[in-house]
Amino acid sequence: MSAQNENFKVKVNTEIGRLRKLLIHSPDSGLGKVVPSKAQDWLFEDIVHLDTIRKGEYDYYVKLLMYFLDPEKIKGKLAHIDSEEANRAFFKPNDPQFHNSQAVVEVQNLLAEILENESIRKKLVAAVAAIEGCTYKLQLKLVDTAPQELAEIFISGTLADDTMIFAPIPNLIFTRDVGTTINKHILLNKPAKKARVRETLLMRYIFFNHPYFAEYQNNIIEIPDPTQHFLRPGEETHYRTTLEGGDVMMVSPNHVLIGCSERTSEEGANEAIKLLFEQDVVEKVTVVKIPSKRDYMHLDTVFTQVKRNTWVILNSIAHSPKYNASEPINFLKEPERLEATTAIQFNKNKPGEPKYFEHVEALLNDISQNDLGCTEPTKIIYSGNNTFPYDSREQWTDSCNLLAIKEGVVLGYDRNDKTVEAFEANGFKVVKVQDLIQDLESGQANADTLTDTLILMPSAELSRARGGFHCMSLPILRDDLS
Ligand SMILES: NC(=[NH2+])NCCC[C@H](N)C(=O)O
Repeated sequence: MSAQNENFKVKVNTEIGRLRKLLIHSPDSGLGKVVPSKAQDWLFEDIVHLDTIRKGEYDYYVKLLMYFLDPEKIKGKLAHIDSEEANRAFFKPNDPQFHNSQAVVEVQNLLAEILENESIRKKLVAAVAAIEGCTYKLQLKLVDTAPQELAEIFISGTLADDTMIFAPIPNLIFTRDVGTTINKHILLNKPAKKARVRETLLMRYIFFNHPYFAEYQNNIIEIPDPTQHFLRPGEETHYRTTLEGGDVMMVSPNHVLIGCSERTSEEGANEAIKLLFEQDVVEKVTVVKIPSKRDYMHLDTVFTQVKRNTWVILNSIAHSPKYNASEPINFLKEPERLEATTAIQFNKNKPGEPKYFEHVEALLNDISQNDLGCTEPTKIIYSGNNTFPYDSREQWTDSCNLLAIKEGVVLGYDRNDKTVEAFEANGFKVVKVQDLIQDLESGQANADTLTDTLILMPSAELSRARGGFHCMSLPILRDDLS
């Protein structure tokens, strides 16, 4: 094992412990190839402007992550990194000046590194060629392509001369969805959407072949299809075993949440629970069943954790429709199946005796108070400050999809004004990332001492891709909560 791998630890046991290492993927040229007629198939709400999404938005994310996770790479160098002559080299995976951080880890570079090995390169080229229906001649050509270039081709779908050979995978920026770190294990996803299949294949090869994860080979959990799957007639979509990372939350060392949603099926949750219990990864798994619709897509689009005792959530998900209901109609009609939300907890030591929570807020309260031992009451911040129609408008643009970089310090979009007001009302400071970065550079702000802050990130283009910073992060290492 090389010295570099000795330092590469994998461990995440909460959603909010100080973030030390994560996998990200910066918007690649494939995002600039999304055409309107394909946007929906590729799970984008609209086409995006590549230059703006990079320079005006995502680059700030990378810089902020650096100040918190790998300050040596950036502190004192910001003026140069941002200068015209640097030409964004710090942010370009194939550039010799690329940051190459081992804390803020770019997936494209891990891919390039495993492709150095000829046997892995041949296998992965064959696998990609098979799922993308490439010709045999193209397959041979790809095997002979230099690793860095090949990694870029696999992700963007485009050769160096700009010929498109297969579709891009623009959703790879949402690294959260390809897998989840649960304690020292990594649960790989099983995507529901065709547009996300190649991402999964590439990540599977990375986890199983990159020296970073060499120590953890036995801790990688993959979800198989049950035998019945192959025997069902026709194009059966109902019983598919699917699970995407946005539906998995590691809320306390012994407890994982799995959302059943548009993307994660009951069958997927079932297989995951069995594996997590069999392999002694956790003792409790709570399944939160949310409406299966595009607006919500994953569990982390309707709530995320901010602090031990603080969560941000969409109110219509938080409670059963009858809770606080003021009008007779709420009692007269059964909630539509699509709108119903339930939370069911499975305990490894009490098989066959699941515990039912009255509503999601009761579950969150239980996690804060009992799993995490809060001494203060649980606080719930609502999307859009719980005011119609801002609640659902802001949820759509990821008001509930925040990334905690440390407890109480979260990243969210700058466009969700009412949610921002709700954070302020709950005692949070609100800062623009542009200002914070200046202060971190000048020393006026310090990543170690920052508390209770919502960091506002520019979002005009990013939000069209329908994911926030929770989705754009795959935490690999977080500190334990003290
Ligand atoms: N964890 C998440 N909420 N991810 C958001 C993914 C968004 C992406 N466009 C998709 O539909 O797949």
